[in-house]
Amino acid sequence: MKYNGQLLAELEFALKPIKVGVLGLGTVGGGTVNILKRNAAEIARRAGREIIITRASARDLQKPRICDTQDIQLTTDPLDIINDPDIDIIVETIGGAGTVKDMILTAIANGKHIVTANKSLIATHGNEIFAKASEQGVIVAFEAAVAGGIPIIKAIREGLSGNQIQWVAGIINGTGNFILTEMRDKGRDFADVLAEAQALGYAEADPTFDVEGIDAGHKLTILASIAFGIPLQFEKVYTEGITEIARIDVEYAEQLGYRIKHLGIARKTAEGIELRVHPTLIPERRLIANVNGVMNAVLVKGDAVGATLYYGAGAGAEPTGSSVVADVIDVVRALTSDPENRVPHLAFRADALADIPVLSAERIKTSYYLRLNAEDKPGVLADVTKILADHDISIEAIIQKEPPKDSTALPIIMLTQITLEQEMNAAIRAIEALPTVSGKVNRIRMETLG
Ligand SMILES: NC(=O)C1=CN([C@@H]2O[C@H](COP(=O)(O)OP(=O)(O)OC[C@H]3O[C@@H](n4cnc5c(N)ncnc54)[C@H](O)[C@@H]3O)[C@@H](O)[C@H]2O)C=CC1
Ligand SMILES: N[C@@H](CC=O)C(=O)O
Ligand code: NA
Repeated sequence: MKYNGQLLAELEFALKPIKVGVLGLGTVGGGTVNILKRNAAEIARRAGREIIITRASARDLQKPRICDTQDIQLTTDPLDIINDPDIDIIVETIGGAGTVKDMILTAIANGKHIVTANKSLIATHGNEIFAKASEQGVIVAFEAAVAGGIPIIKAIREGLSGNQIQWVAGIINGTGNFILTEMRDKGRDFADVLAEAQALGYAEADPTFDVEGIDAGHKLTILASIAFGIPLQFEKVYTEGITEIARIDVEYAEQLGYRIKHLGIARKTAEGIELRVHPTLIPERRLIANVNGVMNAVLVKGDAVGATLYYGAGAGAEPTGSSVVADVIDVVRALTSDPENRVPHLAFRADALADIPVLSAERIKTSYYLRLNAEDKPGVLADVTKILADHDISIEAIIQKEPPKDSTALPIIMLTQITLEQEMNAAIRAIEALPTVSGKVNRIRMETLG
């Protein structure tokens, strides 16, 4: 039985609009403001409360914006908002893991709920941030941090919570996929496409994060934690970017029935967890091999459900804003629930995270595409295949190509069966040492994703 006073307090709470403060009014912040304003009536019907942005911080108040800030009180100092007792939820869309970390910790200490799009912050400081949030009974929501507009966090954390997740594999960087698609389909230049991705607001403030696989590594870190119930461990992700992908390998892969995509892969094996980000050959018949442009896609394999696929825009103002706003609504819905019984930040209860080892890169098991240049002499191929056999590596297919113009070296392409990375490293070293083989052996990992 509730006291009259308590009932009145609850009623008053239910009538009061929820006040949101946005930190950073760039691509994602601007998209978020636009959605919250445009869809305000429908959002209130969903959340049961009016949700309004009353304050926002921006570095430069004169800068033209993609959103209307007329009825929003602006400041250049995020702390004005973080310390404002009237603000219920902080939306953080500044980015970076430096000063923003302190801002978020202060906001949490002030009892604010946080919605963030910042994967670098969550992947590198999430363990500490979630611990502080739990102490304070506040929520830190981060759907926008992984795969932009795709509700992948919700899908794994809630929709698949009855499963033992076996693996997750995804195209999780929009900028990188946009670059690879434009280069392949239109023969465009890398730098030119990257500049377009930046102009469209897809790229990170430091675009090497996109093209060197760091951003995908941040997102994979988060996916692995919510899939397997392990702490966030970005430093253990093996990372390769897209800058070394050669046009010739894209062509040879296609002749063999494969596409090259930049994937993040988290797989649970009997020995531990593989966490890796790298270019990957995928059979062209797989749906994920046909995900192009800024679109992202994430495959999740559960023991009960089997393989499931989630597809949508991985970057951009409103696709990402869509996830931010959904998180804001989730926070509002959870405000009256018991903090102990909310959906845990990392899907598993904080006191039940597992200490499963993350495997070093040498212990990854996968199959490989290899390309090497050999002299056109008898016995060369036998030398190469002997080295592979000595390392227990079985060959699935070998193809010899015509030497390119102005060269006498024969390109040899090989596909192998599943092998331990350590054995492959040793075999590659031995092949490169053969006097009849010139230059490096180019290796790309392969996945069937079945
Ligand atoms: N752009 C995208 O499609 C996506 C971005 N994200 C993440 O969202 C976050 C924001 O990214 P974008 O919107 O693309 O960046 P952006 O560069 O367009 O916007 C960030 C804004 O924050 C402002 N800012 C910097 N320091 C500030 C300060 N101390 N106080 C107030 N404002 C400050 C900047 O002037 C800028 O306008 C990043 O964490 C990013 O990784 C996540 C998913 C997709
Ligand atoms: N730079 C990122 C933005 C979204 O997370 C990307 O391109 O995917
Ligand atoms: Na998402």
